[in-house]
Amino acid sequence: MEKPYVFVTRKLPEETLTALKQVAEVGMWPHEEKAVPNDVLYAEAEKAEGLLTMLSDKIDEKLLDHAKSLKVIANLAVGYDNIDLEAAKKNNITVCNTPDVLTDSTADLAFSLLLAAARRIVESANYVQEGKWNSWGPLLLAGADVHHKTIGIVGMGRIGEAVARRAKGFDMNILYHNRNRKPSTEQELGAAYKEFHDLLKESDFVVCLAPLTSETKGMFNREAFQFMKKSAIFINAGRGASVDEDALVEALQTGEIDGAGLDVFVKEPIDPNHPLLAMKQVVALPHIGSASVETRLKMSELACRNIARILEGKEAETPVK
Ligand SMILES: NC(=O)C1=CN([C@@H]2O[C@H](COP(=O)(O)OP(=O)(O)OC[C@H]3O[C@@H](n4cnc5c(N)ncnc54)[C@H](O)[C@@H]3O)[C@@H](O)[C@H]2O)C=CC1
Ligand SMILES: O=CC(=O)O
Repeated sequence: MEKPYVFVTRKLPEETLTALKQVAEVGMWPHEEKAVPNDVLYAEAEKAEGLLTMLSDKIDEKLLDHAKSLKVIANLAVGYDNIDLEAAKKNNITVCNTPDVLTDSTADLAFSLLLAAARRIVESANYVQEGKWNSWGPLLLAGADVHHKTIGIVGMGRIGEAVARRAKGFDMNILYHNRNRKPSTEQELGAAYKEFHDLLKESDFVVCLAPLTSETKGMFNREAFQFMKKSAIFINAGRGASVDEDALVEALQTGEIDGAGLDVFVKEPIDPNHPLLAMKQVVALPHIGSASVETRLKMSELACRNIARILEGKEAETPVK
């Protein structure tokens, strides 16, 4: 019997495709750092029963209506704001993501960003590399302490909690804001629930780890930055569009807040001439939250298993509910 066809929209390590290849004929876009063009995606989706997609692929209603044989989409990410879930449901397509396997790696990165922004790590490394280091100085490149400060986590889910565990190791006072209160997390981590504006007022570090939804879109706006301390450092490892970037630029320029560590942006890749990139008090990364080799391999394997299971008529391991 002919195997169903699955299209993978970016080059993935061959060894992670084994489970999938047992049940499907696999086609793959052969580039790692170049997105599949829309016409190719449409042509492949039309004949595919499964799609393994990247967070940078826009999987909208038009594409899903066109992909008549499609049964399953596995996104290589925990976030799935790039996929029209309503349209997938209408077309009886199961959508899967990659939760859990990336939680600790993303928390490591979010906390690294916080440390890097607070202690001016990137600026200091550039200073040495550019040959500017003439002498030790008492306040040369002095930053802000992290230990014993207050961290405010917006979006206390899997990754938010993992960041809180790291913050606990730094003796930080932990505040959080979430869609719902989490009494067991409050107990386990000694975290205190706060209304959004109270969290902004009281935190030295505000960390966004919420998903992008109609509620979170633009939630870090001008008013939000005005609520923050002038010494506050804003970290975003969630999604760029949760932030009004013009308001962030203004807040940094006027000293409304002190710094930012950003892994995600409204438009990715960010324009190299974007004003955020010209600011020394901004640490900007190319959306590498989950990018450890070990974790990316696990994400790829999980995505493949999800597709294979659906094509075999089984339940997916991690469907988006
Ligand atoms: N920078 C990167 O490379 C990565 C970014 N992410 C982002 O992190 C997000 C979180 O991932 P997980 O922790 O695994 O998801 P999760 O679903 O476990 O946690 C999200 C939390 O945000 C809360 N939330 C939702 N709407 C909210 C709102 N309006 N206000 C406050 N809290 C709200 C939810 O109640 C939940 O507790 C993903 O959706 C993704 O956008 C995830 C992995 C890597
Ligand atoms: O941004 C990454 C994700 O897994 O979501």
